[in-house]
Amino acid sequence: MSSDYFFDDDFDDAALAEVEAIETAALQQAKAPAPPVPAPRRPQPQSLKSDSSIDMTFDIDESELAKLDDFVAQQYNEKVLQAPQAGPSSRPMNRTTSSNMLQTTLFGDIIPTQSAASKLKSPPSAAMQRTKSATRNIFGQQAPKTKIWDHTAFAQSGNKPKKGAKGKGKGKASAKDDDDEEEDSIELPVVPDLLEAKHWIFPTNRAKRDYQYNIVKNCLFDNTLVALPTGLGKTFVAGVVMLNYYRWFPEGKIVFVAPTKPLVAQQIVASHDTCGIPGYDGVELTGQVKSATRARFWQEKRVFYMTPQTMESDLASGACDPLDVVLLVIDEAHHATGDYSYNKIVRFMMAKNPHFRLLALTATPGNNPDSVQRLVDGLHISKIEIRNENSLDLKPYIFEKVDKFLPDV
Ligand SMILES: Nc1ncnc2c1ncn2[C@@H]1O[C@H](COP(=O)(O)OP(=O)(O)OP(=O)(O)O)[C@@H](O)[C@H]1O
Repeated sequence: MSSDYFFDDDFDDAALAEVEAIETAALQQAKAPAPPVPAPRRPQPQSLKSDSSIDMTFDIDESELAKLDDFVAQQYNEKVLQAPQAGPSSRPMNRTTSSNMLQTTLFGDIIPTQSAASKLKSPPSAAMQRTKSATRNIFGQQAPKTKIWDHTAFAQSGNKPKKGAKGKGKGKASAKDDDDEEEDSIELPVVPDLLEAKHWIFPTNRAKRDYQYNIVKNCLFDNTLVALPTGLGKTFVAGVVMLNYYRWFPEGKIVFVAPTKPLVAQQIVASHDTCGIPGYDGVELTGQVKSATRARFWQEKRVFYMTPQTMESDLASGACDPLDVVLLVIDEAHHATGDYSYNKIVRFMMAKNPHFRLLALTATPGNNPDSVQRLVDGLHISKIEIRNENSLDLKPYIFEKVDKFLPDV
């Protein structure tokens, strides 16, 4: 079958001519420029007025409108004036806690409230003074520099060789700057294990006591005085802090000092049995161990349990290098007054390596602020963790003593 068969038509010529004429006319119309399209118009709001049935004329009195404007303006101005302003408050500070109780001292005395007038005597700038910015510690934390080593006082102790004479005209301030520079320029020979230093551990082979956990957490990052009543686990707290420094500083040395040999022995047991510090890395150093042997142990071991007199002697002989010590734990810290061995050790250590961590433990910090302050100064303490029998977090662990007559059976 041929395709021509389908397209063969028999239309009338006249009709075809008419169709052609219509096509031509349509084409010409398409080529002609399009008439401008009117821009789309926004729908106009319907005028309500167009509805003649609604009367939209307002008959509010102009004076009433003016009053309304005044009222709004007045309210606005009051708001602006009451808005919080930057800068020191002119209101007297209220020395109360959030529960609206009066603030007390460490010993439970109420701090006397000063009159607002006397408080305002000191310029706000004095209250807002910032401490000197501290360098970052080995953990990358911005540890506040709370204590500046008193080189003058230390020089009087005779242990530190006097520095070369300073040039004339160098005032006190510049001497202090030099001291700070010297302190900051000390490079730590002991580097932390950065993976281990990312976390700290708290052994759970003993029941977890919140106060012990909180105290340990603070002791890890500040030179802390821990005052806990007898029998509440200071030995355990010391052991946990020691364990963490032992893990963080694989090359660092940890020293525990206690005034008597039984106390030294008690810590060895707790550190080893309870906290898991390996026994092979620890050694008990007392005066009975010959100095040559002690010198060898200082090379080989990492954890040292000693009396303060032995430590003092090993620092003086050079057997113990203060730069190697990362943690010094002082048991029965209330002994640290005057020229006791504890104070000498800390003075010496601070002069040579102010970057070591210090933990001081006692059950009897003293019964007045001055005695606590003496410990704080003598041991370069920057934080105090103090609890007594009335501390709420100790209540579950303190048992009252009751005297009872028991008849013979
Ligand atoms: N978390 C704990 N769970 C159970 N027992 C604990 C815990 N902590 C400490 N103890 C136990 O409490 C007892 C007293 O602890 P520890 O000797 O450490 O107290 P301390 O505060 O050092 O006392 P002291 O002031 O006499 O030196 C020990 O028998 C110890 O094993």
